[in-house]
Amino acid sequence: MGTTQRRQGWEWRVAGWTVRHPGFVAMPAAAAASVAQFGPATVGGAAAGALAAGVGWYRGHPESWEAVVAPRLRAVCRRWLSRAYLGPGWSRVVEACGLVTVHRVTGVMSVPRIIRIRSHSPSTETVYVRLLFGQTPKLWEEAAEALAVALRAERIGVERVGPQVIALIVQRSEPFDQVIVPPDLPADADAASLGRVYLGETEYGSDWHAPLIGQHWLVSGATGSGKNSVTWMALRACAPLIRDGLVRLHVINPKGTELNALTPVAYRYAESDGDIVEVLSGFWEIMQDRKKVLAEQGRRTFDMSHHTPLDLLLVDELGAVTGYGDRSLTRGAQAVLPLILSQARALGGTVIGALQEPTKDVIPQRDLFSLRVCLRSTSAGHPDMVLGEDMRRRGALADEIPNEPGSAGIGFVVKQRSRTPMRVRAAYCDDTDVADLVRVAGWPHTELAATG
Ligand SMILES: Nc1ncnc2c1ncn2[C@@H]1O[C@H](COP(=O)(O)OP(=O)(O)OP(=O)(O)O)[C@@H](O)[C@H]1O
Repeated sequence: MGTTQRRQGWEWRVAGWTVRHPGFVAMPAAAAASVAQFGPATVGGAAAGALAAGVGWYRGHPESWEAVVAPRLRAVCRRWLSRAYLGPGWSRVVEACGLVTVHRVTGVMSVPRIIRIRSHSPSTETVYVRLLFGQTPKLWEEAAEALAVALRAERIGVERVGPQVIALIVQRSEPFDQVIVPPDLPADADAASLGRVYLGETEYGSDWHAPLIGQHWLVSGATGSGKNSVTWMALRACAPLIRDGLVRLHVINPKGTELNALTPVAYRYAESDGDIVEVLSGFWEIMQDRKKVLAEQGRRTFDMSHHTPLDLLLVDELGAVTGYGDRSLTRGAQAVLPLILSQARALGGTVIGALQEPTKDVIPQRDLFSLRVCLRSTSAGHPDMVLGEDMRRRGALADEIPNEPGSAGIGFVVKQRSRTPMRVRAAYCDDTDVADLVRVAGWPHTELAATG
C-alpha cells in the first residue's frame, strides 16, 4: 500500500467522533423531536419537573445523591469542562510527556484517546485511555510524574485494565481530610463478620474492607504513621467473639506500649524476649494440635467454634522480633514464625504484624501476608518492599505522605484483581474506643491469660 502525506478528511474525523460520542447528537435530536411532537410548553414543563426532582433528591437525600448522581456529574464536568482532557489540551499534555507517536513519513501525530472518565470521589478521577500502537503501560508508568505535573495532580497511578487500555488514577488533592470514626462495635457474635472487616475508607469514597479469617495482615509505616489503627479495627470486629471464646488473642508487644491495653482480654501476652519466644512456640503447638483435630474429624478446612477457636497472633514491631532484636529472640522467632505464616491460615491461625522498617530480613515471607498495608514510609524503597515490585511507580507514593499528625492512618494497599495501589485511610480508635473494645471483649476466663 502506498504512503500519502495527506491527512484523513475532516468530515471523516467528525463522523468518527460522533460515533464515539453518540450522546452529543442523540440528545439534541431527541429534544428537537420532542418539541416538534409535543410542543415547547410540554417539553419545557417536563424538563422543569426533572430539574425540580433532581434538586429535591440533592437536598432531600444527600447520601444516595453522593453515591449515584455526584460521580456521574463530576465525570461529565471533568471530561467536558476541564481543558486538560478536551482535544487540544489533552494533546498538549500527552505530547509534552512524550506519550504521542509521530508517523515517520507523513509526520502525522497520533494522540492516545480518552475512552471515559469516572470520578468516584471529589479528589480523584480515573481516566481510561486507549494506548497507541507500540505503547506499553510501562511507558505510561515512567511518565507518571511528568503527567502529574502537566495535569496539576498530586499523584498519578497507572493501572492496566485490558488489552490496549490503561486507567490513570489522578489524585487532585488529599482525599482524606478528616479522621474516620469507627462504626459501632458488633453487638454479639452473630453480628461480627470476620470475612469482611471494616477498616476505613478508600480514595474512591467507598468503605475499605478486608477478610481476616484465613488471612495474614502486614502493616508497615514509620513511627507515628498510625499502624495500630488497622489492628484495632480488626479487634473491634472480633470483640464479641473474643468474649464468647471464639477468638483467642496472642499478643506480642516488645515495645510494651498501646497494645498493653489488651492484657485483660489476651489469651497469651508477652513483652520480654523469653516470653515472646514462648508465645510464638505455644501458638505453633496449637496449630499442630489443630492439624490433628481436623484430621481426626476428617475435615480439611477450619470452622470457627468453641472447640476450634480462631487464634489471632498480633505482633507489634515485627522487625525487632525477626530482625534486629536480641539474637536469642530472633533465632527463636525465626524457628517458628515462617512455619506459622505458611501453615496456620488453613488451621484457624491468623497473624497481624506491624513493622517500621521493611527490609528483606525483617519481613519473613512477605507474600504469605494476603493484606499488606504501606502507611507513611521514610524511604522510596519501602512501598515496593511491602506491596510488591513496581507498586511505587504505579502510584503507591507512601514516602510522599506528609509527616504530620493529620496524615496518620493514610497509606496504600494493592487492589487484588488489578494489582494496582489504592490510597486508603484506616478509621481511628481513640482511648475511649479502645476501652469500649476491651470492655465488650472482656472474657470471663481471664485467669487463663498466661505469660506476661
Ligand atoms: N487512623 C488514624 N486516623 C487519624 N489519626 C490517627 C490514626 N492512627 C493514629 N492516629 C494519630 O497518630 C498518632 C500516632 O499513631 P500511632 O502511635 O498509632 O502510630 P504508630 O505507627 O503505631 O507509631 P509507633 O510505631 O511509634 O508506635 C496517634 O496518637 C493518633 O493521634
